[in-house]
Amino acid sequence: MAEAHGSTAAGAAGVGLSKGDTGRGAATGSSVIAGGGTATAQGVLEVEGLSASYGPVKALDGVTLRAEQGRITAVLGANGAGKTTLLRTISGLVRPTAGRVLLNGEDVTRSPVEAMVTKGMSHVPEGRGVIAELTVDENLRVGSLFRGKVGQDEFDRVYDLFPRIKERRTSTAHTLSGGERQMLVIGRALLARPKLLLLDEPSLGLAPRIVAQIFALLRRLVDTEGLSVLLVEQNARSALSVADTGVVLNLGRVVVTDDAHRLAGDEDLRHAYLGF
Ligand SMILES: Nc1ncnc2c1ncn2[C@@H]1O[C@H](COP(=O)(O)OP(=O)(O)OP(=O)(O)O)[C@@H](O)[C@H]1O
Repeated sequence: MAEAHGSTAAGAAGVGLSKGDTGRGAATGSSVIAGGGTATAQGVLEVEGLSASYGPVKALDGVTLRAEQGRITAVLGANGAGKTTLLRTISGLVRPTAGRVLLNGEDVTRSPVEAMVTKGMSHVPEGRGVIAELTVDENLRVGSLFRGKVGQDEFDRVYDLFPRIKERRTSTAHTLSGGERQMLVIGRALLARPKLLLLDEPSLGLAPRIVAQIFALLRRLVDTEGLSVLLVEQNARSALSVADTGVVLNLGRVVVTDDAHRLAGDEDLRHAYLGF
């Protein structure tokens, strides 16, 4: 039975980029129907046969996928498909009933959340959790406490990545817009320079223009710094426009893994699982 372990912190975002000029590296091109797993280079993250349940509810049923370095892997699916549970199980918040999670080749299944952070994984949960009474700067500094030693240069870097957040650094978080909050939590997650960023529904409730900005920044980080991103989204169209690879989940199982362009162009699949 899945066990909840609380909640991680997190947070960063960007500048625009459209599908045509994402500079995405060579897409893996490896299409695997129902099952994930490809025979390309070792993934930063490899998930093998992961299962998790909430009592009688089997939320994940043998999920296999990988996230490669310098790539955005989008996990898509309808409400209840298991996307959030997948991220929570990968980051150690939910205990799997079966399967393995490898981070840079190391088996980290059932490692505590704090260990995941020090090993280079940062999870930005759905909901943009910030401390409303604290300023933007204080929120970043509190977030940094969970990330080992974070130098001033790392704060400066986050402010450079998010000029809007820099402008608002002395404002209390409750005055931020949804987009600013999302930038703050992503910025917080980037403080310790993670190798792998897990992002849960960053687009939820945001205007398309803000979503485009955030996704473009992610793309830039992936392309210039080799960051790996596992992006969970119900907004399949936007996610596929920025991702390299898409993984479609349905009822806790991987239905398709494919190049993001190809998935976006697959009309039957779009209608069956992606809602556009
Ligand atoms: N805390 C929980 N207790 C019991 N069942 C849960 C819990 N969290 C999720 N579930 C169930 O597990 C399944 C997968 O849910 P999950 O939230 O992972 O899906 P999702 O794809 O992220 O959907 P959504 O986009 O609605 O969050 C669903 O059937 C859901 O009802």
